[in-house]
This record gives sequence, C-alpha cells and structure tokens, in this order.
Amino acid sequence: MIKFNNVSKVYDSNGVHALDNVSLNIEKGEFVFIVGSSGAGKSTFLKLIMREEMPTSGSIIINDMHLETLPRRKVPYLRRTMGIVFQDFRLISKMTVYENVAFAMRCVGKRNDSIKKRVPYILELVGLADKANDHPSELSGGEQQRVSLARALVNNPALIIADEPTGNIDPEMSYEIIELLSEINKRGTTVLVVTHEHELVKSFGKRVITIDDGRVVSDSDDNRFVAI
Ligand SMILES: Nc1ncnc2c1ncn2[C@@H]1O[C@H](COP(=O)(O)OP(=O)(O)OP(=O)(O)O)[C@@H](O)[C@H]1O
Repeated sequence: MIKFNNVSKVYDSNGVHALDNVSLNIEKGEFVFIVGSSGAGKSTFLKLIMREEMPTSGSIIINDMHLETLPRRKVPYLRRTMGIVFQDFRLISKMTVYENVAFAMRCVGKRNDSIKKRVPYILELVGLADKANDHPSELSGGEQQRVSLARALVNNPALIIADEPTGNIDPEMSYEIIELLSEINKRGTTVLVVTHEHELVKSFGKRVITIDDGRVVSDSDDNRFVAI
C-alpha cells in the first residue's frame, strides 16, 4: 500500500534535508501512528505520499502507483484513493454538515441518487446523523473533526491520512476521534495518523513509526524496521 525505498527529500529553496534515506512498508489494512517532534519531517512524509512534493532520491509506491513516474494527469486519480483529515477541519462554513459531505461526492462526479444514499450512512457511521442540518459553527471541535472524517470517508478511499487530527480538540474528544479511526480501520481502510500526542498513541497499542531529524529512528513493528 505504502512503500518507501531509500527516500530522501532536500528542499531546493533552503537546502534542508527534510527526509534522509527513509525505507518503510505499510501494508493494506494497517493502522499506523507517525510521531516525531516539530520539524522532524512528518509533513514532508505525508506530502510525498500525496505527491504534493517529489523525492530528491529514492522510490515511492502508493496503492501500486510509482510516484516518480506517475504522469501529472494521473495525480487526481492517486488522490482519490486517499481521504485526508486536517488539524483545522477545513469545512465550508456556509454549508451544512450534510452539504459538506455531499460536496466531496459531487466533486468526483457522483450522482444525486448515490449521494442521497451514501451521505446519511456515513453521518450515521461517525455519529452525526442528528447534526446533518447544522452548520460547522454550531458544532464542537470534536464534532467538526467528525464531519471532516465523514468527508474523507465518503468516497470510500483505500487510505485515510490524518495530519494532527486531534491538534485542535480536547483530550476526551481526541480519544474518541482515534477510536473512530480505529473502527474505520477494522472495516478494512488503511489509516495513517500523524501526531505529537505520545500519551494518546500509547493508549491504543498500534504500530508507531518515529521520525527524528528526517530519519526513521524506531518502528514498533520490529519485523519491518529498516536499520539505517
Ligand atoms: N516547503 C518547504 N520548503 C523548505 N523547507 C521546508 C519546506 N517544508 C518543510 N521544510 C523544512 O523541512 C524540515 C521538516 O519539516 P516538516 O514540515 O516535514 O516537519 P514536521 O515533522 O511535519 O513538523 P511539524 O510537527 O512542526 O509540522 C523542517 O526543517 C522544515 O523547515
């Protein structure tokens, strides 16, 4: 599902070595936390997966696509295999909860009849069926993050990428969001969560990959740990 082979990333503008010879494998159906301090290279890692950035060297395979050679016109197809959850939710304030989620389906050309069936199902899954007609400003942070998760899930991606999904919500709600991601993972979706929150990570007992100064310095899944 995600395969990095000796991937390095140096930003041209300032010469920063954001990732240094990273090799790892994440299989279909896994739940993985990516942890590391500020500036460690976590966002760079995600940007490479989404092909927002290209590696300086090494190879990346995502959902069977070789990113170095993937033509630009196929990048939207790559991104449709992923659902992305951001720290700051990125909901459309003028739209209701229902419309925010439906919009993600409209963007990929889904028809009204499938939208009408799918959106209520997904809102039920994230526990927001009774908030469908509310606007984001009427919701708590945790609820807004669940809308964002519903939007990421609605097109049935193979992979969910959550970038600091609990950064703007309180600890109890944070736990609930990770629980929900864990439930979604049990239904077969691969989940990748970037976070600073070590306590939260510990309580879930999932695979944890630690990045420090651009390198993978530990991987709780020893079998796949690649020594550098
Ligand atoms: N677009 C860019 N251009 C130049 N340098 C960058 C760029 N993006 C990140 N960097 C640098 O690369 C290094 C890794 O940054 P990155 O954003 O990947 O870290 P991070 O682990 O996500 O940090 P944080 O937790 O603070 O978001 C940092 O030194 C950063 O300044």
